[in-house]
Formats: sequence, C-alpha cells, structure tokens
Amino acid sequence: MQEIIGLHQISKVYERKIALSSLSLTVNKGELIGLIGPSGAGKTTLLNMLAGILSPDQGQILIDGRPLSEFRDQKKRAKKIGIIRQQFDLVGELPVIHNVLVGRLSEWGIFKSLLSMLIPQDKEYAIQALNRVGLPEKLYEKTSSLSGGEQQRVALARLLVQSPEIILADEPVASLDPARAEDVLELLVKIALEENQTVIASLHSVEYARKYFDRLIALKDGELFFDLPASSVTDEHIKSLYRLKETS
Ligand SMILES: Nc1ncnc2c1ncn2[C@@H]1O[C@H](COP(=O)(O)OP(=O)(O)OP(=O)(O)O)[C@@H](O)[C@H]1O
Repeated sequence: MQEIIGLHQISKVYERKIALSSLSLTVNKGELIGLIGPSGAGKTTLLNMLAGILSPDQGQILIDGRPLSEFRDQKKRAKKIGIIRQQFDLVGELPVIHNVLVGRLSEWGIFKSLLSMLIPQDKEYAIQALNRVGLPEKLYEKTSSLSGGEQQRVALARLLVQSPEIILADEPVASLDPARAEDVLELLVKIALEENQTVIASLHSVEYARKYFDRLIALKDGELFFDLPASSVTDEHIKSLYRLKETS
C-alpha cells in the first residue's frame, strides 16, 4: 500500500480553543475515509489544513512523503488535491459550463482563462464530465436555477475536470434531502473508485459514513477518538463518540 497522506503530531489552536491536538495518522492511496465526530471536533480544521488553506501551529503534513508546503505551484497542487464543500462554491449567476471549467483553470494561463469567460475553452471536458454526472442537458443553464442535488453534481463534474488524486469533501451532502444526499455520495464514491482517487469526507450522518466509506476516522475535542474499518464500528463506539459531557 502506498502512503499518500501523513499527518505527524498536528496541532492547531484558535485563540484559547484547541481545535486539533497532536493528531497523527496516515492515509493510503485509494482509501475512502469518512471523517466523523461531534460539532467542533476539528473536522473542518483538519480538511482545511490538508487543502493548504490553514497551516498547523505544530507538526507536519506530508503528501507523497513531501511536505505540503512544497506543493506551492497551483497547477501541481490542483492535480494533487481538490476540495468540495457543502456550499458547492459555485457561481450561481454563471452557466453550468463555466463552473465546470473552473476545474481547468490551473491548467490555463491568464489569457485562456479570460477568453473562456466569453467563449468556453476545452468545452469537451465539461461535456464529458456533465455526461458522467448525469446532467448533459444542463450545460448552458444558469447554475442557480438547478436544484441543490444538481448543483452538487456540477461541483462533482468540476472535480472530474480537475481530476485531483485526493478529494477532500467537507460536509458534501449536509444541505441535501436524504435521497439526493445518497445519490451524490454514491456518485462521489463511484468516481473515486474509477479514478483510483483517495477521498476524505466529513459527514454528520454516521449512517452514510458507514454505508459509503471503508474507514472511519472519528475526532472528538481535537483528538483522534477512533480510527477503524467501517465494518468494525459498533453502535457503542458511536454512542460514546457523540455522548455529551456529564455536567456536575
Ligand atoms: N476561525 C476560528 N476562530 C476561532 N475558533 C475557531 C475557528 N474555526 C474553528 N474554531 C473552533 O475550533 C474548533 C474546531 O472547529 P471545526 O470547524 O474544525 O470543527 P468541526 O468538527 O468541523 O465542526 P462542525 O461539525 O460543527 O462543522 C471549534 O471549537 C471551533 O469553534
């Protein structure tokens, strides 16, 4: 198994709040990981660090055995790591095709990027990706006119075009109804398996985490609470993970 992510004693403190405390773990290429834990456990902090949006106060993050800070070149980083969020990060006013082609921006120079706002460049990438997520007819529709589930599929199409080795998903289905949430998770996992991508997805739903992911990493109060194959996680594990602190 090839290690793709290594976290070594990562800590992050906001003012006086410890968001992550000396967290260490490794992830192998192709793993599908559900990141769970109560509100405030540190899930978003961890994903933002892996995405390079936040830096740890202490510790080291290795990607393919090299410090994350070495992936400063935008093109190289975009090929390595892509992120999808609950809010989709789409520009609602623009047609779907433009949002999908954002996945190509790191490949383009400034001229091609600007030109693409007028005449979409590399259109075939967007067409192919929208076909794969089941939205071929939405190419020129205004993105905000699509339903939440469809918009999340557009975000997946953008990821397909970017084609990163690691997908970080921060609450990717939190705003969707159960049927659409499952639909999006099924698609995310299917794409990741086909492309041999590694996924770390934070989820509030333990049910979805168990159903769609192979390994569950549970955080509580900024620490690793458990790290187990999804099939070994018991109801007792889950109960103690989400148990509220006793008040005296
Ligand atoms: N910018 C910030 N400034 C101060 N404290 C912060 C900041 N971001 C996060 N925190 C705190 O750090 C802790 C971890 O937050 P984080 O958002 O990583 O948790 P989470 O597990 O993603 O929670 P949720 O499931 O509610 O999204 C929380 O106590 C939070 O209040």
